Amino acid sequence: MTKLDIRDLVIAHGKNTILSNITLADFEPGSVIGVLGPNGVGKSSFLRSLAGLAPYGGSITYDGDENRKLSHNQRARKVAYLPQTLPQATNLVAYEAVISACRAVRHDLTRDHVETLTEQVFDRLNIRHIAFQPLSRMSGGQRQMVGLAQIIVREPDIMLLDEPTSALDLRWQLGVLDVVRTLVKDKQGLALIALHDINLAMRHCDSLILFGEGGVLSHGAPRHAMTPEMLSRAYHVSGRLETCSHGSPFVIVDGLNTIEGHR
Ligand SMILES: Nc1ncnc2c1ncn2[C@@H]1O[C@H](COP(=O)(O)OP(=O)(O)OP(=O)(O)O)[C@@H](O)[C@H]1O
Repeated sequence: MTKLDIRDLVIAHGKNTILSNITLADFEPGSVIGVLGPNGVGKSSFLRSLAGLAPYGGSITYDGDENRKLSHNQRARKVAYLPQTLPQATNLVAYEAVISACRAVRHDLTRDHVETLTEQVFDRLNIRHIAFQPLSRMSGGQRQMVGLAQIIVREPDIMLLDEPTSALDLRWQLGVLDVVRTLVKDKQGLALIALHDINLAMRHCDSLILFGEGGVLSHGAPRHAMTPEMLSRAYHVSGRLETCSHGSPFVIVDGLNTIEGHR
């Protein structure tokens, strides 16, 4: 288990400040956190800063250690980041791509152990049928699954996943979120997942971080974080929060913003 603490975070691209004054702490171990907000608000930049791939002001600590001071290897053992882009369509077969991703980080494991973990990941994600297919001959969704396998096989405490279900159909979206949820619970780790599908997030995340212009609009349980006012402020739409017959909250969007002052 790794503790994540974010204090007074500022993210800028050159002179352009994207996000500021972000303080987020007390993440519940074992929870899946949806990172939401409109296009261009800074979700990817936020995850990239957490992954140590982009500069930031303020502090991000893992178990009290400042992220920017960690070596590549120290960080890679705790945190794994899945970018929005799909893995390259190389001639490597999926099995080798996943083994390589694991070996690049898990220097502590024997080749046999890495192979065992790799096979477990193919089973977990239900993708054994593409294990020996080259990435160059896969669909976008299949490559996205291989990208996820490359993250999961490393057994990180914290997964940072940037739109991991963007290329997947409904069945695979649910499968992936189920696997991530189970792994995070078992390890008492964290997953921060950037998602555009609000209802997928409402249903599968324990809490949401909702970004609006310049910073965090809300953070908390889905039904508290995604109110009509927040929908309006973040996305400039008018919508309602309803409860489905199973008791889960979901959002219905009625149209573009009509709430005065939130345009
Ligand atoms: N390398 C970069 N250099 C300069 N500006 C950048 C760079 N990357 C992103 N930006 C800008 O930073 C802002 C946030 O981008 P980011 O990709 O983090 O948003 P996002 O919320 O993930 O968007 P989306 O939902 O469209 O993926 C945007 O205005 C974007 O133009």
